[in-house]
Amino acid sequence: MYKVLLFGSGALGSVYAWRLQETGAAEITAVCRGNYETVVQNGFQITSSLFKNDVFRPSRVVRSVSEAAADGTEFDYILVCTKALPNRGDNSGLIAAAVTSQTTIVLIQNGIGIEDPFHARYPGVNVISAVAYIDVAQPEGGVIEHGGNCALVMGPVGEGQRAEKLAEVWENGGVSCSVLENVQAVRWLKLAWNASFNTVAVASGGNNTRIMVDDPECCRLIYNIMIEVYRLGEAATGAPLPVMRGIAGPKELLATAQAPGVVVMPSMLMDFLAKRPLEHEVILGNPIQIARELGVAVPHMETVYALLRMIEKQYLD
Ligand SMILES: NC(=O)C1=CN([C@@H]2O[C@H](COP(=O)(O)OP(=O)(O)OC[C@H]3O[C@@H](n4cnc5c(N)ncnc54)[C@H](OP(=O)(O)O)[C@@H]3O)[C@@H](O)[C@H]2O)C=CC1
Ligand SMILES: CC(C)(CO)C(=O)C(=O)O
Repeated sequence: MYKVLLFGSGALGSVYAWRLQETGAAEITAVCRGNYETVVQNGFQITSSLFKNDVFRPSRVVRSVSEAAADGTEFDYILVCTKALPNRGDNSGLIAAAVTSQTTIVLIQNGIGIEDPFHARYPGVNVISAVAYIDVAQPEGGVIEHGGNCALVMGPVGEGQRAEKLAEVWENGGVSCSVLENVQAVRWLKLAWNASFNTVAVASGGNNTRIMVDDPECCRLIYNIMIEVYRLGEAATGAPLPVMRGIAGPKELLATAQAPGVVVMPSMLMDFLAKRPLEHEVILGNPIQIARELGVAVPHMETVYALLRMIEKQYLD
């Protein structure tokens, strides 16, 4: 039985943890913050188009990582599913009380460079980078609305096959999983969507993907950002970005959002509407830094980045 600590018991984390515990091969200790009381009382109330609706009750619900580790439990895996907000503080230290040399840290977050603080703080500890293909929201504490996707691409292929073993459990729980040596290429692919749709959704004043692709100028901006991310991703990884799920480049990626009936509310839009911090550093700031180092021009990304920082300042500072 794998002992798994969930840090970041929000929309995405609750679903991936639920799919592990459902198999009977993993027990979850969930660190809850704002939703602690409701999760202790009612569990996570999950509606899902892909899986059955369910109440997910983690084996243990705690308020902090120290509380989780206080009884000497040694966790095989720690899932980090918080928003990645390095500009608001290095939160790699928040899991320190539960990290041992046997632990594998699994980062399930959007963006580029999310692994750096964990590698720096925990040299020698196995860190898996996981790219999530899922659509899920937590409209109120403990209430989880999940759509029809639940996939993960993880890597690198690691020591002791720890990524492979976890992927096998997730597969048994209905999560479509692959383990790759070069997961960073997939991070850049995912970024092509997040750096365009998520950010312009906010910079344009709060719009879903349908409204954005139906406006020709906004659609052009999104397409231009996708092209920049592809160019930058190829420069950063030193190879053409792979074709995934039939998507060979920005045109096909944009077309997925233009298909009739498709309406997506990006997670950054939800954060903006709830006046929460935005993941602008891992989605734009870190890639722009890499672009400057490599001499790749990314003017559309730079423009939207500057706007997002100022928009966030207006309600956070
Ligand atoms: N939602 C989606 O469809 C997708 C999300 N992603 C990515 O996945 C990651 C997670 O996103 P998502 O699940 O939507 O985010 P949420 O905001 O729903 O969940 C994050 C959770 O982390 C908790 N948290 C943050 N800081 C702490 C802390 N110091 N101590 C304890 N708990 C903490 C929050 O608690 P509290 O409520 O108290 O703030 C919240 O429950 C992000 O990187 C996102 O970009 C990727 C693909 C799709
Ligand atoms: C689900 C998806 C792809 C939607 O934009 C996403 O990654 C996000 O919202 O952050």
